[in-house]
Amino acid sequence: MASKLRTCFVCWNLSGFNCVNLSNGNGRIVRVSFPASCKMRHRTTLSSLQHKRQQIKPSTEVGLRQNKDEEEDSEVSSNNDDSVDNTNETKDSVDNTNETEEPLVININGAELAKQLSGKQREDLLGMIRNAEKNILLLNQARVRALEDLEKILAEKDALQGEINALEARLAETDARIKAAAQEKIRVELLEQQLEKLRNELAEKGGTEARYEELRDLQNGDLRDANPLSNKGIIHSLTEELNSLRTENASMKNDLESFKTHISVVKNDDERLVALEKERSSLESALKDLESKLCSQEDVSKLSILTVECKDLSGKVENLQSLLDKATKQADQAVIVLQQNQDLRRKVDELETSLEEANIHKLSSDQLQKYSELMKQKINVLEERLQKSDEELNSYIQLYQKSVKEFQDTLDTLKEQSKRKALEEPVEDMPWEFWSQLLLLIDGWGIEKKISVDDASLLREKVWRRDRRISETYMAYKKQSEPEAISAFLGLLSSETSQGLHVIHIAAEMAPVAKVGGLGDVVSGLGKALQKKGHLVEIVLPKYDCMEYDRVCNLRAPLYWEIFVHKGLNSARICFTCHNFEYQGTAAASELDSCGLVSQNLNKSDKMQDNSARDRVNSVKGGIVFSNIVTTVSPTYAQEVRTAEGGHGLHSTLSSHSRKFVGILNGIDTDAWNPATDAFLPVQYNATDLQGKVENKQALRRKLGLSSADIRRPLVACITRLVPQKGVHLIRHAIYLTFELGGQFVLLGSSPVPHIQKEFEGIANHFQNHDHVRLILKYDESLSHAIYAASDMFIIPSIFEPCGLTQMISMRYGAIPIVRKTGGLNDSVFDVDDDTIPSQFRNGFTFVNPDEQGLNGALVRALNLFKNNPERWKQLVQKDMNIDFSWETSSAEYEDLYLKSVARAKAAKRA
Ligand SMILES: Nc1ncnc2c1ncn2[C@@H]1O[C@H](COP(=O)(O)OP(=O)(O)O)[C@@H](O)[C@H]1O
Repeated sequence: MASKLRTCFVCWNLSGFNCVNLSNGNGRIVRVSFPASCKMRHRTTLSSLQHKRQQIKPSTEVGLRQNKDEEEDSEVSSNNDDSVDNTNETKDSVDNTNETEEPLVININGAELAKQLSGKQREDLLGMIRNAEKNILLLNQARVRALEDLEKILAEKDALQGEINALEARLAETDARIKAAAQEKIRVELLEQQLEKLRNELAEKGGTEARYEELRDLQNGDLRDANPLSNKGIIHSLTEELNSLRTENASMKNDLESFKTHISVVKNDDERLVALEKERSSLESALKDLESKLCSQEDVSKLSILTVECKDLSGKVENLQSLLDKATKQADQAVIVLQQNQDLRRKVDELETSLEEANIHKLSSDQLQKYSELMKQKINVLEERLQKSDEELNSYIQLYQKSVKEFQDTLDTLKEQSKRKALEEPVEDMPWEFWSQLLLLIDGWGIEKKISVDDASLLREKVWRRDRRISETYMAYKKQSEPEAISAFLGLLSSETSQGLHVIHIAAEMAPVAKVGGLGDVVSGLGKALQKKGHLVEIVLPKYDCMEYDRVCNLRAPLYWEIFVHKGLNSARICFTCHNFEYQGTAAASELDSCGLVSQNLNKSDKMQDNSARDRVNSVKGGIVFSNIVTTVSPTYAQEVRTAEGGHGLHSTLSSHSRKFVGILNGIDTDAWNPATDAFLPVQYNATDLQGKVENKQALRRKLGLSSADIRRPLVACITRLVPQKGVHLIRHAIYLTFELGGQFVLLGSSPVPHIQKEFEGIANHFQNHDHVRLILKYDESLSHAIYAASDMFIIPSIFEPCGLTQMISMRYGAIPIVRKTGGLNDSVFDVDDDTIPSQFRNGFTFVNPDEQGLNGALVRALNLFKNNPERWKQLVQKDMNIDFSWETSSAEYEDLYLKSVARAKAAKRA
């Protein structure tokens, strides 16, 4: 509108008119036009033109005043300035004309003029004046029309302004409604979650009809207070869901029937299977026979070496045997001397008795006295001999014990030596084909990333050393599956490290066999890191139906009381690591009884009783109360869960156990997440060579059907579980905002919450063939790698986030994180514009408030930096890719905690 007015004001030219600039009486110049046919070659005084303008002044002034008002807030003044220059030019050209033509002076008084001019000149002049007057008339008419147009336009403008005001008022109203609706939505989401929980519980109980009743109650009860509009929607969707449940129920009955038929077929199959099993075992025993024959041929050469060694050992054993015989003889002699001594002792005793008898009978004769003295002397001699033989006997016994000990020591040393020799001595008798096959096998595992580069080179070293144990492991490998063999080979490496702890993780997830989110990554990442430090790590998982069993070896899913207690675990220290306090596993207290526990003892406020429902027990609370150490996955989250807002009802329990509670930031498995070796990527790359990242971006665009026209168009990504915790409303907002700001957006995620899944399916359909937005609503590990590698920015607007791994993975792949400052995000992402943080730590974009304004600020800043300062952006990417997010530091912290706890337990035992 404003530009239309400006055009009207500046260009009053009607077609076929030439332009002249005139003062509008306010010191400004306006440009008016004349018909091209009218040639004003003679000087015309300004006063005569002013005189003419007097005639049209009223209407002109109105027009100019109106124009002036508009001029003040428009760019038109600059055009007028141009006109000033043009005026001078025009004036000059009039002057120039004057130089070549005869000068004419035109007075206002026509009669005087007539007197001074000849007839012809007068006629010409009059003709010119008439023409000029006609032109002026035309000009005035044009002015009047233009002024009329202007008035119309102004009226239109007023009307439009009115409309704008009304629209703005409506906009404000809509904003307010949207805000109210957003609050309502959060509330409804909470109700939906409750509903979902209830549904699950009902499904467990199996009472479908009762479930319908509950759902109806929930519709009529819990939702009664909510917004009536939202309630209508929810009730409608619940009714639809009930109907679909009924249909599902009917089809389940049909399924049951067909399942029964299937079971009878399976029974027949079972019988056949037993017969086949028998046949297989007889074949296996035949195979073993054959194998043993084969092996014996291979072992002939080994046998000869062993025979020589055996002879050598036999010689040594014979020597020892003779030593032993000697010692035994000496011992026998000692025993004989001992017996003699005992006889002598008996005799001495007899003599003493007889002496006493003699004393009693008071034999006073000299003979008797002499005899008695003689006897005494004899006794003394005998006693001396007895003492001597005792000493001799002791020396024999000592000698014997010494020989036995020497024998035992020599035997032990020999055993140790022969064991070490057997292990250390290279296996020389194996053909070179054997070793090259072994090398090929290790190389293959390395190339397929089944073992790490470091492990592969350590194993190769052993092959070059002709290590006996690796050859034995290889022989045994032929009878095992590949995963079993790999773990046996890796066992060779870990057994070389110092004696460590026996760490058992009891967890609900473990990547890659059972992963839903970050917990799976953490359990395997931390486990591997602890294994590398020399600890024996076992992981106990629920035996899920969906588990990838082909990737599990030595499967045993064991009961604590049946297995671990018998292995001496009754003295174990327990560390409970909670990955998310939102999921607490509450259950009816009575369910403890079915696990062999006494619910009466445990359902107490200082034990497992849920803090908000007295008849329920809370497994996470139990974990806190009964563990020696409690950890969670970031220092900030450890603080947050101690508050009423963040603790999900457990803040009081955590506060009273705060002395054993600590937050340790998670790491990521840097072997699995490495853009330089990632087999899922079309092109590998690293921080010093980012061309591969560009190629990954183009490849992803092609794969998802996004426009590749502008290579520099920023790509924003999000990979997440779509649950309220992740800020789904902000993710939705980010999709639209990115697109509006000229970026592309890719979302990979899925939701266990039906209404969220439905909502995002709607958005995905809306953008189905869009050039710049794509939503992929499923779990896809390989696609997730491709997205991390392709994206420029990665968005994580979580409401709360215990740790979060995607920000670390995205940084490792050169995608700059845009995150809300909460939990682990607050401990790992630092804003590039935050002066309070040392610049070397600044690595992303953060915002505080979990609302659209907060997100807008961070996203706009990121897009601006990407667009306006490519060099700084590149430096940021390289810096983020080089940050160490490995488990190295965190696993050392866990190790330290474990060791200290075990040491405390030992000290307590000693005391
Ligand atoms: N749809 C998906 N497809 C593939 N991987 C996914 C998907 N959703 C999430 N992930 C992966 O799950 C992990 C998420 O970890 P984290 O950020 O700690 O969140 P949480 O544990 O709360 O789900 C990351 O490894 C991420 O790549």
